Amino acid sequence: MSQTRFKVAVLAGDGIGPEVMAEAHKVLNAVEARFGLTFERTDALVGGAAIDAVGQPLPPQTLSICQQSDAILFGSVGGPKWTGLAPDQQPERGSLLPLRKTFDLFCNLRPGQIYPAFADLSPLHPRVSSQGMDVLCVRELTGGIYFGEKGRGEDSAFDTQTYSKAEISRIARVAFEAAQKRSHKVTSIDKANVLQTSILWREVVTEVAKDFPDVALEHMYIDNAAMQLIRSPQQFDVLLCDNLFGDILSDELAAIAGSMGLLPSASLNGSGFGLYEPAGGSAPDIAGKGIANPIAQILSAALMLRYSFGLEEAAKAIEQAVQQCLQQGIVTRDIQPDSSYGTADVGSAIANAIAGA
Ligand SMILES: NC(=O)c1ccc[n+]([C@@H]2O[C@H](COP(=O)([O-])OP(=O)(O)OC[C@H]3O[C@@H](n4cnc5c(N)ncnc54)[C@H](O)[C@@H]3O)[C@@H](O)[C@H]2O)c1
Ligand SMILES: CC(C)[C@H](C(=O)O)[C@@H](O)C(=O)O
Ligand SMILES: [Mg+2]
Repeated sequence: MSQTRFKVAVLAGDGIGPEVMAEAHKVLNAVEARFGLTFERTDALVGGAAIDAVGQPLPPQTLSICQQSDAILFGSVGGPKWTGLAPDQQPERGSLLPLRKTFDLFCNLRPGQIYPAFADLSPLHPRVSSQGMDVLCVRELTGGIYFGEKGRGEDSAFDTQTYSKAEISRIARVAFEAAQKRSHKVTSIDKANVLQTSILWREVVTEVAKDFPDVALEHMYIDNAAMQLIRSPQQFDVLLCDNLFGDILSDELAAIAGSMGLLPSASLNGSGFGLYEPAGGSAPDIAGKGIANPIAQILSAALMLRYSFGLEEAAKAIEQAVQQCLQQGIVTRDIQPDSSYGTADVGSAIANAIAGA
């Protein structure tokens, strides 16, 4: 019999993190009931909440709970309260980046979609969205400028970017394999007209492409890509990006789809373990108001079921329930400014749709 019990470390974090995580719990409860599954969930402190409670952003106990789990469901970390701390003590650099590095989560998948039926959700509708959008951003997550040598002097500071051939080729393979299951096109993003690391990136990606003759490869400079994505997102299938360029283009994908609150993400190490989190942050401007969009968190839970637990049917049930709510106009005000629905209404509606109510 296939596995029905899974251990999940739940790291809700700061700002809207706990608010949207509460809705992911509702949805996971509904999935448990409908599919006869058990998600054994253990809460753990992370980010600013952990700094306030125990004085450090990633306490050893949190790391140990993550190590004993099958996957991590992550909310968001950071906010103005903690920005004055030393860089490595801040919530983002002190918790999220070490988690990504510790578990070797080199592959970050960010699927940006607009279903044709919901094209009018996009702020770019109708100019670019009448055909919908279906772009998968494959972002390298454990290398590049995020993890290079850094320094700060009195009058200057530096960050360095290094990429090895091995780091580039393992993320490129993921992008080509994904494209084989999609529309057979990879657009590799770089700045090879300026950066040495981008020249290497382009060479290695071109080499990897030879193993995937059924996938078309194009190279595009980051500045052009940022523009093309807004001009006509339909031209893209898989976007292959380094750490920094993927961070930036994925926010752009979210905005094109309609809101930062719609974009989930999966951070994977290739062995089944993963960290699942919304692509957006703690949204301090709306935290505590009950109006944050929980869909990115809920869709991140669906990705966890798909990639870490192999529960494709349950993952699809969540995604269909999300579509049903969008179709019924049960959305928060980031999507529909005059909406009277809040975070909890949307979460409950999605959970009810899964339950078949
Ligand atoms: N994974 C993470 O934990 C993560 C990711 C990104 C940013 N951050 C941190 O979050 C803090 C705030 O960053 P920021 O303001 O640049 O980015 P942000 O993504 O938190 O917010 C940007 C904008 O998007 C909106 N938004 C984001 N998520 C939303 C949701 N679910 N529903 C409705 N609107 C939503 C916000 O209200 C805001 O207007 C910073 O400390 C940043 O470092 C954390
Ligand atoms: C919070 C920050 C470190 C993080 C990143 O830059 O990777 C976030 O912006 C993201 O997109 O996951
Ligand atoms: Mg980001």
